[in-house]
Amino acid sequence: MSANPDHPLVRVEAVSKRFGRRRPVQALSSVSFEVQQGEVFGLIGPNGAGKTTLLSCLLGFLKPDEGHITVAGLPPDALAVRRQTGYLPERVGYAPELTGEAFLLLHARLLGLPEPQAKDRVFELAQRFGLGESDLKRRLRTYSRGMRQRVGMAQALLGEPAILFLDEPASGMDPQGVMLVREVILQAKARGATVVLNSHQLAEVERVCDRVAFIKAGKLERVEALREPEHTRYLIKTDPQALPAALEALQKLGVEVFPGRDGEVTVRLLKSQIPALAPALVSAGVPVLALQPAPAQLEKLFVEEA
Ligand SMILES: Nc1ncnc2c1ncn2[C@@H]1O[C@H](COP(=O)(O)OP(=O)(O)OP(=O)(O)O)[C@@H](O)[C@H]1O
Repeated sequence: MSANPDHPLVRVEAVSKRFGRRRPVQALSSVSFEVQQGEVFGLIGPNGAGKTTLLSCLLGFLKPDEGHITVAGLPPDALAVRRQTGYLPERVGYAPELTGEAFLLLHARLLGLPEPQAKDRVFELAQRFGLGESDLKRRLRTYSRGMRQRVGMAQALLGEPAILFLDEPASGMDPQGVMLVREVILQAKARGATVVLNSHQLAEVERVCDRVAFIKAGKLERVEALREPEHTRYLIKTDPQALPAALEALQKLGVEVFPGRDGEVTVRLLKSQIPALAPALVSAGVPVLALQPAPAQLEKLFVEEA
């Protein structure tokens, strides 16, 4: 699979999907978006919104009723795409009688890894996900939920995939596991991989995703950039009486201003403007009570859109 850096890696065009005949459920309605190579792209939205259905279409497990999906210009179920794809399903329901080791080795062999390398890779990844040798000797049916997620993540990463689809990767994991998932996603991005992440853990989505798509009742409501190459957001807190002076100073500085409550203002500005922010406020006589990078406020977006 050779991705062209000038073209989106994943292209979704007007995809619709229904389930059932007598009382059909419209799981996706004309969804269109693109994911760029090297991006971490999040899917968020309420339960039953259609996120897992969309992932299944992106993976080629389900065929859209209408519309079109390509990955690196190919159909999602093309062998060349599959070879480069890692996938963690929402419910990890692997062959329960296999031991963790046998399961991971099976997948390493399916990937075509030669024998000594396959074993090394399995042990390296198991260790990375906190599964010791005694865990690997146990059957998967005896694994806890978090352990199943961990073995699932190890499996998804076996082939160093160029594109990773993760459906609720941190669900059921302890805080260390959550941090590990975050690290793994950011490392995948650092080596140039593309990640599509479906998650309800908005704080994690905010931390790792470059953009998020908000899906509701099968429709793509909006796509929000969480990281922009040249811009950033800051939250300023001042005395409520000083707010008009603060707004005037910020407008003079030429930044985008979003007034909040209780003397709070969020600004969107060029990163190069950051050093000028505090001096502009102080020289206008505005008491600066707080000045800090502003979170993307996905929770607020979620509540507004849901
Ligand atoms: N195989 C199926 N047969 C019938 N209906 C289905 C099937 N799979 C999903 N649906 C329905 O399609 C809609 C979208 O479901 P989907 O699992 O994609 O949502 P989701 O956004 O992933 O939800 P959650 O956040 O709860 O995991 C729901 O109404 C669901 O009941």
